[in-house]
Amino acid sequence: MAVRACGLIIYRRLQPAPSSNSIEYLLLQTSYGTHHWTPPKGHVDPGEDDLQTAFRETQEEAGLQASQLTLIEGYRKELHYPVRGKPKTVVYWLAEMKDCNTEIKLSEEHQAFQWLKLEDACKFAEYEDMQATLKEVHQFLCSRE
Ligand SMILES: Nc1nc2c(ncn2[C@@H]2O[C@H](COP(=O)(O)OP(=O)(O)OP(=O)(O)OP(=O)(O)OC[C@H]3O[C@@H](n4cnc5c(=O)[nH]c(N)nc54)[C@H](O)[C@@H]3O)[C@@H](O)[C@H]2O)c(=O)[nH]1
Repeated sequence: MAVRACGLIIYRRLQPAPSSNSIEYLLLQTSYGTHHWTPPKGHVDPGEDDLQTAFRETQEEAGLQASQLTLIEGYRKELHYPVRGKPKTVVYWLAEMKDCNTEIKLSEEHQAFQWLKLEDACKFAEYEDMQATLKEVHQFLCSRE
């Protein structure tokens, strides 16, 4: 069976007025392994549902409470990729920061974070499937404006 993880693609708007140019995405850099960048996410614990995992991992890894985020209806993405020869499924939802100045508090699992415009987010998130996901999210958000 595939390893399962869940997380949130988190964005903030620097201006209150809708403008795709003002959107920034949150990526975290692991403090282990190849120091790769991803949105907050992690493994599903026994008895947890996927969305609970996504919020728990976001709280643990970025210090953000569910009450500080708005879950965006209508977006859910599954990525499938192999990790050390085993299949892994990662489910992402989309969430907006209610206050774009809320502090990010990292755990020991991560050594840095960045708020990035789409183009830079795609450079940091080096995987093609994550890059495609970020572009899809951006299109989704622009289409709602
Ligand atoms: N010391 C040490 N410890 C580790 C290591 N590894 C884990 N730990 C421990 O595990 C705990 C984390 O537990 P959780 O937070 O619950 O889980 P996740 O958040 O799921 O964390 P992971 O890092 O396991 O999972 P991924 O991010 O999925 O990375 C796995 C590989 O997949 C590739 N990859 C990543 N993203 C994408 C993508 O979007 N697309 C594609 N195509 N590929 C992608 C990339 O090549 C990467 O190398 C930590 O506390 C550590 O103790 C390690 O190497 N050394």
